[in-house]
Amino acid sequence: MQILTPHVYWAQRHGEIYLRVELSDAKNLNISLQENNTLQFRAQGHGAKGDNEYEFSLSFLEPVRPEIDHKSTQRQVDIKIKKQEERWWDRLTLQEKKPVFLAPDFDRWLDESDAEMELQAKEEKRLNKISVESRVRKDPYIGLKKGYLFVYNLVQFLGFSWIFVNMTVRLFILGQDSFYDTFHTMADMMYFCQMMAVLEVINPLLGLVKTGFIPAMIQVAGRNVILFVIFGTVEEMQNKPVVFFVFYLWSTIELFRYPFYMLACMGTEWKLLTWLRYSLWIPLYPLGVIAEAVAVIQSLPIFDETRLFSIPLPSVLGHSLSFSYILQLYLVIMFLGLFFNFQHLYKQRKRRFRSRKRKVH
Ligand SMILES: CCCCCCCCCCCCC[C@@H](O)CC(=O)SCCNC(=O)CCNC(=O)[C@H](O)C(C)(C)COP(=O)(O)OP(=O)(O)OC[C@H]1O[C@@H](n2cnc3c(N)ncnc32)[C@H](O)[C@@H]1OP(=O)(O)O
Repeated sequence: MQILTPHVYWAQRHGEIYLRVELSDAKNLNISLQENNTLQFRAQGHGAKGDNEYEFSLSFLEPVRPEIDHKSTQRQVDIKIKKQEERWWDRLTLQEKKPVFLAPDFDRWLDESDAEMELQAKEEKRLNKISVESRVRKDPYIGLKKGYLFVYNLVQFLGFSWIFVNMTVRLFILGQDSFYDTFHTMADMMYFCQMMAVLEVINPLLGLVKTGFIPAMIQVAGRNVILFVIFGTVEEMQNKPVVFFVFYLWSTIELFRYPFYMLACMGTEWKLLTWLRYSLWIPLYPLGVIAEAVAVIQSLPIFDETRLFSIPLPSVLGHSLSFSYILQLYLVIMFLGLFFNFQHLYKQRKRRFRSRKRKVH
């Protein structure tokens, strides 16, 4: 039998060499890599010169790994060889002159930049797969948690929007008169929203949000003292205009904060809304604390007079300690709370705008 050379087609990627040997129904395949980095191929099959024994050898330009992957089909023999180092080769063989039986495999051919893009796409796909897998593995209840937070934020948004819109409409219709019955018209909804807001302290404890527990505690407890203790229990306070300012300042920020969280639950954001969420507190927070402080100061003589919540004392120390003393201490705590939360919100703002800038570049 005459020994002939088959047609061999080749292509490369950064990490592999692909050879396609034009030999159908190949039998007795003998493919090996010699120590001198040369591939030896020998097989019987049907090639360009009919049924015959075909063979060829190729000395590669750079070292390849000894494992050779091959698959013989009815039409051809496919060979895949891994390069020792992942690098683009200028040509396949050590000898500069291309062997006559060798030609590019245009079905697989890519130039270096296309191959790089293919590599990048593969890498991205792999990383995406890992990130999806790790997310799923990390928290199987993520959908449930996000759903709960979304509904919570939606309910709060609707509640505070109701308060804000009602107060605004009443202000336009009744003018300053609307200041005096804010509590009677808005209190039920404000009670509902502020009771719900207790979840804002529980959520970070359960690890549902990245909020710090202390800032949330200060925020919720601070508002609840004003709402339930100062306004809720002292009837004389309920007709005072200060209620209007406190409720209006509270609800203004929430019109932006809750929709911002709702979008965060959906993994998206609106730049203007983000900016408003992280900027409006700068004037609103101090104004809110001042309004709350005015409410506390206005309630002091009432607590002195009514002795409501006064603390009984042993007779040597007097009759009882007016709750107004506790409230005076609370005024100090309030400004400490303002200072703490102002710093916290300032950090949140810096972090948010810093990370957004980084994402843009
Ligand atoms: C009986 C003893 C009582 C002692 C109490 C002491 C009293 C002290 C008094 C304090 C004075 C209070 C005054 C106040 O009542 C006055 C006013 O409110 S005036 C109106 C203006 N107010 C504001 O602007 C404050 C609004 N409130 C807040 O911003 C928050 O409550 C606060 C806790 C202060 C800060 O929020 P947070 O720490 O959560 O920051 P972020 O918004 O940046 O959120 C951090 C990340 O968590 C995600 N997150 C948070 N919550 C949710 C949620 N519900 N749903 C979904 N996701 C949520 C958020 O997206 C952030 O994630 P990422 O970092 O990935 O973006």
